[in-house]
Amino acid sequence: MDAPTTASADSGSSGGGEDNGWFTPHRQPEPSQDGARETREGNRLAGMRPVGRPAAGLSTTGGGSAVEEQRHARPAHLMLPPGYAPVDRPVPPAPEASPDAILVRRTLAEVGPVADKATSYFYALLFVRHPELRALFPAAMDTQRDRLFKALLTAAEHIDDTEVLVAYLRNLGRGHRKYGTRAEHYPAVGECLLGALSRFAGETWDATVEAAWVRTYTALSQIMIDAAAEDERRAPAWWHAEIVAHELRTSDIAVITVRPDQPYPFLAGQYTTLETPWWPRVWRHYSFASSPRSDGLLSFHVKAVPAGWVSNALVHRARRGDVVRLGPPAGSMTVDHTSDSGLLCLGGGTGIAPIKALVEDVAEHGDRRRVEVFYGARTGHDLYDIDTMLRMQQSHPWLEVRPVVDQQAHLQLPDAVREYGPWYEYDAYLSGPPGMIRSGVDALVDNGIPSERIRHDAVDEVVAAGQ
Ligand SMILES: NC(=O)C1=CN([C@@H]2O[C@H](COP(=O)(O)OP(=O)(O)OC[C@H]3O[C@@H](n4cnc5c(N)ncnc54)[C@H](O)[C@@H]3O)[C@@H](O)[C@H]2O)C=CC1
Repeated sequence: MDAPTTASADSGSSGGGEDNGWFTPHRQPEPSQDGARETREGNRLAGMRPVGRPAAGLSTTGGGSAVEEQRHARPAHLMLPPGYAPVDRPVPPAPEASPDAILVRRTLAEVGPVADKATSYFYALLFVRHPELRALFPAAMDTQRDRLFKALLTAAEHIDDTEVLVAYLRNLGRGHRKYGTRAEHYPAVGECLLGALSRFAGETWDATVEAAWVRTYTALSQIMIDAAAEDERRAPAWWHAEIVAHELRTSDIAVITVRPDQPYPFLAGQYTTLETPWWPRVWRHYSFASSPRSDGLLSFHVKAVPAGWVSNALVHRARRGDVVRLGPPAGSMTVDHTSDSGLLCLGGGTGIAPIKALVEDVAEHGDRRRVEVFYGARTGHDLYDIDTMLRMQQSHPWLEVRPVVDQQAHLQLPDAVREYGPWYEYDAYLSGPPGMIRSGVDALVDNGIPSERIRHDAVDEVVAAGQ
């Protein structure tokens, strides 16, 4: 996931509107009463619908912004791979889209084919108009460019689904603290974003569309600003963490243990973002490979992938004593301890890391729930953590670990899982490469697990983790 997803703002020259102009944060952060907050945000988003008069015209010469960290466009347990729809379940009718949502989506559809040009233009505009914001972004912007448009698409996709959208944006706002994003940056980003969109949206861009974008961006950015402000009262923007152990398990996989400089609360199954000293402002996702430990140490499984700056640095360059930075924990692939259903876990490659944490979590809760782990790898050599998993199996009679080696089994992990079961009494957890998650979800739904009981991280985050 990563790359600054900053939204900056400045009430552009043509920005009209009331108060200090569109995009300008207009309220103090709200109190942290979750229920009340969600309701207010719901109301605010509802207010993005055709209420009120259109905002005054925006500058159409601005640039774009960065809205990043797709993280959780929706809770992981509800998240299905893009384009996925179970064929044998009735699909509920889509709620009617609001007028603003229709216009916003129309712009994105128009800009989609030239998204790379639009995002390049956006950043150029942003850095020319607001050079002080350049320092929030990594030196190389390649990955960053994609993230902006993906984040916009994610927000647009869920624009009428208040619960999902608010959760996504709050997470995004919190995650932006580590980039140094501040409330006053959002208007600048908004102005440049509209400048880029207006330039590339062709003839579909007019005053009505612009007003819809202003309302939408203002509401969305306010949610991010509020979430960041609220988070600031209870957690640092980032943690420094010293590497205290670095174990090369294969020629390209390392197990790295770090000691954060302050307590780092998280749940088994979650992940964090990590920045190395060698690639400043380039952040990558890694799952916690253990449940929370009494000594406060955290561990990660890192595979060096071709052209993966961060992963190569972590595997081949990092040593004990090096200090990395961690963002806040995120992700909802966590165990529901109120349930006594069995857990069916699929871990592909280094995707076994959070699965191991989940097993530890079940053990620590003293549950006696069945836990079935399918651990897939291309070769026997790639099963770098099998000894740990088998040791856990020996200690826990409720745990079954089944290694699946592609080369030996002549099939991949999801197909192996189809051969067992039935699984309809299990909750499922998947972690691994995007292709494994997609076909794994298909296999499990075919096997009788309702999709709402299947949890995994967002596929695009998994892609980012592998960089
Ligand atoms: N390091 C971490 O903390 C985490 C990593 N991940 C992701 O897990 C992945 C791990 O990569 P590698 O270790 O190279 O795994 P890999 O590419 O070697 O795949 C592992 C196994 O997954 C199955 N698989 C792979 N592609 C498949 C497909 N298209 N269809 C069906 N099954 C498939 C196969 O059984 C394969 O042996 C990366 O994408 C990484 O981003 C996910 C969560 C946490």
